Amino acid sequence: MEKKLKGVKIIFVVGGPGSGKGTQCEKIVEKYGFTHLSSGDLLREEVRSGSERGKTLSEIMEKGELVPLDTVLDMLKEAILAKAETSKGFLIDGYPREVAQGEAFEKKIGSPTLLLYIDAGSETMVERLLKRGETSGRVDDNEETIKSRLKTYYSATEPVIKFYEGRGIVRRINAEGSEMGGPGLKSDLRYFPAV
Ligand SMILES: Nc1nc2c(ncn2[C@@H]2O[C@H](COP(=O)(O)OP(=O)(O)OP(=O)(O)O)[C@@H](O)[C@H]2O)c(=O)[nH]1
Ligand SMILES: O=c1ccn([C@@H]2O[C@H](COP(=O)(O)OP(=O)(O)O)[C@@H](O)[C@H]2O)c(=O)[nH]1
Ligand SMILES: [Mg+2]
Repeated sequence: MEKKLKGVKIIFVVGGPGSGKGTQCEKIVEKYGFTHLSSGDLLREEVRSGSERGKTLSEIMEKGELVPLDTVLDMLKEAILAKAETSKGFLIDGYPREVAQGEAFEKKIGSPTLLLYIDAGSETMVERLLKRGETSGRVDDNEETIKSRLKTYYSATEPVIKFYEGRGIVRRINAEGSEMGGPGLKSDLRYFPAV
């Protein structure tokens, strides 16, 4: 555990592709001023930089598979430490993608106080991603990659939720329906006592 991070909240935000993790994180940032770090966005930045490493990453992401554990962890750690002294807390969006990633994060960085599980059905997720794909320009917002991302999600990422349920820190957000989520904002952390 990093000393700098003592007392800083770490919240994992986990859910399937297109479930609305990024959307909910933005709302939480507006209200609570936490720092939003999306592992996918960090990887896409590396791809945009045109580096050799970025090229390899892009190929993996286009297949909907997971990039090596250490790559994402190093990027996240760097981004977290850069803001550790000024941040109230971190929303780690799209991470961990597999139980081993969670364990490695805790060993090298710190433990989460909460895991927000953004829960939407596969039909909803596919529909949202195809819609987003009309304008996003993301290489992985196409039918074939979406199928593969869903497969990766159900086999590798769902066990992460089970793992942290065992610790009692999982809060599920029903991500079907509108972005605001009807009565009581979905992103209202008052509903999540650990925060
Ligand atoms: N109707 C509805 N649409 C939503 C909701 N949340 C997100 N969306 C839409 O669904 C699409 C995907 O949302 P994102 O927030 O990008 O999803 P994500 O989980 O971050 O997806 P990845 O970036 O692929 O990990 C976007 O086009 C959003 O506008 C919601 O609660 N209701
Ligand atoms: O910790 C991570 C985060 C992302 N990715 C890769 O980046 C892609 C896009 O991730 P993002 O979270 O943006 O989107 P999602 O797959 O949740 O729709 C994934 O399909 C993976 O290939 C990864 O391998 N490890
Ligand atoms: Mg996202």
